[in-house]
Amino acid sequence: MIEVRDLQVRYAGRLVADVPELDVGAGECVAIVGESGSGKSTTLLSLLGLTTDAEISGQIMVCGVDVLTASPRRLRAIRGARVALVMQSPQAALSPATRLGVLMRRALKLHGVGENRRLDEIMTEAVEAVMLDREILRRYPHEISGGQAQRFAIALAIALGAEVILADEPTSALDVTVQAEVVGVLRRLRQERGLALLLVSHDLALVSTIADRVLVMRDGAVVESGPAERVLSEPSHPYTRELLEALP
Ligand SMILES: Nc1ncnc2c1ncn2[C@@H]1O[C@H](COP(=O)(O)OP(=O)(O)OP(=O)(O)O)[C@@H](O)[C@H]1O
Repeated sequence: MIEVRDLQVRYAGRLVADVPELDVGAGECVAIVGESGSGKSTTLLSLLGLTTDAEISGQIMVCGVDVLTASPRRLRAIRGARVALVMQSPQAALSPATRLGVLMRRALKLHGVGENRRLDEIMTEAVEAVMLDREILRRYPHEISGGQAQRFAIALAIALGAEVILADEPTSALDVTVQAEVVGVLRRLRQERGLALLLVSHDLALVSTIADRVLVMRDGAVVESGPAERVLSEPSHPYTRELLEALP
């Protein structure tokens, strides 16, 4: 679903992300870890051509689309519908005076999902898949918690039929119990729907519970990558060991 080769992203000539290889297949979860400023978000955003003012080179294939050469129309067709981005504070992206149900219905119509009579069913199913009560569709964004907003963002992705979820620190604003819930939802979606998941996180404890493979980034470079179990139990790079030692 995602194939990246020799990706280099520069801002004003400064190399901020250098990723030789990154692959995520259907049903797989890959995590990019590293401290703040290491280039994780830049890498994630570049996969949808969402970096502004960046010079990008290399090859990025997402759902069969060559992101760096695709027309804006081709890119719009994968953004949102096939590839969903779940950010740290989804509440900020929700229009404050619009009920969540109205918002979801609009997004579905915009992407041509379902016929009118089936929309309610699709919406309810998606919301219930992330263990939210369907009643949430009547609420306004300020009436829901951070954890519910995260799960709503995932529900929106499911309703749109996303095949890939790009998640940037998807649980960092949440307390531990809610974090576990969101991770549980993502794990189930991988298994049940073959969803490909690329996760950016500085939380190694979280990553160890969900990722198949891990890329460790530092100052824009990938210093280590491999199966999550190996990287997290026998790190070969001193920086990865430092990150692990910093765990509470
Ligand atoms: N739009 C931009 N213009 C210029 N520099 C940027 C821009 N976006 C990010 N950078 C720089 O690129 C580097 C990598 O940032 P990035 O946000 O990718 O790191 P990160 O690992 O995701 O960090 P965090 O965990 O804090 O989000 C940083 O030095 C940042 O200042």
